[in-house]
Amino acid sequence: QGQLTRVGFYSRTCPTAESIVKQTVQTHFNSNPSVAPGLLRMHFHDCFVQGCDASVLLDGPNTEKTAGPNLGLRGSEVIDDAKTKLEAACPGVVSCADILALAARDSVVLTKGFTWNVPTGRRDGRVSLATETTNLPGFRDSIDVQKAKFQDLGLNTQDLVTLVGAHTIGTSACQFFRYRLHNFTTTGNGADETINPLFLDQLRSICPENGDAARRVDLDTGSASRFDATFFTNLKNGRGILESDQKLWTDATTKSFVQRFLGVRGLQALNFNLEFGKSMVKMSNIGVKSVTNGEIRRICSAVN
Ligand code: HEM
Ligand SMILES: [Ca+2]
Ligand SMILES: [Ca+2]
Repeated sequence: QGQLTRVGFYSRTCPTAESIVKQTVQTHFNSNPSVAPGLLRMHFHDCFVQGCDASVLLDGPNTEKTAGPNLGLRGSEVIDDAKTKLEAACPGVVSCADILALAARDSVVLTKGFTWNVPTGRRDGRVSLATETTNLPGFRDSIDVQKAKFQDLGLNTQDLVTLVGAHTIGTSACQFFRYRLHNFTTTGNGADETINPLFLDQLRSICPENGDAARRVDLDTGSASRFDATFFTNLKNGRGILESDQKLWTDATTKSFVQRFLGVRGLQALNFNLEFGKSMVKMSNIGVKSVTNGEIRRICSAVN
């Protein structure tokens, strides 16, 4: 498949496209910083189902939006706002899929990560099926399953570890990890043994067995609003929130990448923020649609 995207795709047709997206994300971020993790996650959920084509933004019965893993997505109002401004500036030119890819990058920059150039030129898809969200990795998936789901889309083990590092920002509801805290085993303290004991006490008090399942906890304790490598330090210390996150430290193949991000002696160091941009460019080129199977939507929540 020839490359359909390139950096600066809109430089002639809509020179202000990237700055309009950036400005819009910034404005929303200023009043609600949780849009940054929200937009980053939304782009990931878009790319893994039908490619990066804004299928995740379509409204309607049985669309991707209605499926379990997508119920908690946040930030579509930012995309809609940017789209309205872009339609005023350059009608019919900028795809919703590109707005989402740019907004994900801008979100990383707003949380003090490194920037990268986002190739653009994606077109918007016309298909969105709740049933296809099984492509998305689950928080209880084994490392082998996680690897397979990434591999199917052309992403290797390094990309997996790097991209999951997105959990350096944002939060999770208790419902996605509370089972690790109570009655996980019938022996010992009943919790997932990979959890640091002091951390376990803290998590149990925030997410008690019959407490509020919607209560939110930082995925990167102590650094949930900063795009840095401390998420990996937390994994090393048994302070991962999701079972899938903590498993990156249990499995030998993924652990070595975590160690390289931490600069462990004897291993070739990797800079998390630098690698993140590279893996994002790979992810955001998954299944890009062409003129024959994609369109430029007029509004992001519906096909033309
Ligand atoms: C094995 C792969 C992954 C699994 C199982 C997973 C699972 C989850 C879960 C269960 C949550 C909490 C959702 C909620 O409470 O609403 C979450 C949050 C998040 N995920 Fe992932 N994720 C994975 C990979 C990724 C990737 C590759 C990215 C982006 C490149 C990403 C970005 C995020 C972000 C930024 C949040 C915080 C969302 C917020 O605060 O609104 N995740 N993830
Ligand atoms: Ca998609
Ligand atoms: Ca962080």
